[in-house]
Amino acid sequence: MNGQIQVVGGAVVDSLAEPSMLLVARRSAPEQLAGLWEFPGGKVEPGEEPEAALARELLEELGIGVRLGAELPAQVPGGWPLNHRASMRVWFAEIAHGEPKALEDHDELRWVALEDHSGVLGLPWIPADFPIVRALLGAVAVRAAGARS
Ligand SMILES: Nc1nc2c([nH]c(=O)n2[C@H]2C[C@H](O)[C@@H](COP(=O)(O)OP(=O)(O)OP(=O)(O)O)O2)c(=O)[nH]1
Repeated sequence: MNGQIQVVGGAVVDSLAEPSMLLVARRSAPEQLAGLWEFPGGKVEPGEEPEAALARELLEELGIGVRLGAELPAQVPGGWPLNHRASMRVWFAEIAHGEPKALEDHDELRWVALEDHSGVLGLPWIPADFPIVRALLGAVAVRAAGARS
């Protein structure tokens, strides 16, 4: 991790096998991020595995248990750079139990259609998330095209 803060995020979809909807979350704090959309998740704690940290964060923030799917590969091993101090690894996930609610850190949750690229990219995401969102939409589109052929 090279002293970097490791953040993990969930690309929570309606179905890992056939993803068509993505659950996005609007931050309520801190002030400079409030109102911006993100992948629910948070920081990995010392000694914690990233996948376990993601499951913990999604339970704390949304009240859901998840099944994790593939990681959305980033160009560098530590994950997608967020700023000079932090990187984020992102995994696909589907809900195994619970109904998502904005319990902590968010004031709104929304399911967005993954085929509506302009709608998804039109949300005011945390700026560092845009390359991740674009890669996610691309990965889902490639997969859907593969399933059709
Ligand atoms: N969860 C999440 N954090 C993101 C995203 N994009 C992005 O730049 N970040 C930044 C915001 C924060 O500076 C940091 C994650 O911190 P956090 O506040 O969610 O972490 P946490 O839940 O563990 O909270 P805390 O222990 O610091 O209170 O990463 C994203 O898509 N999801």
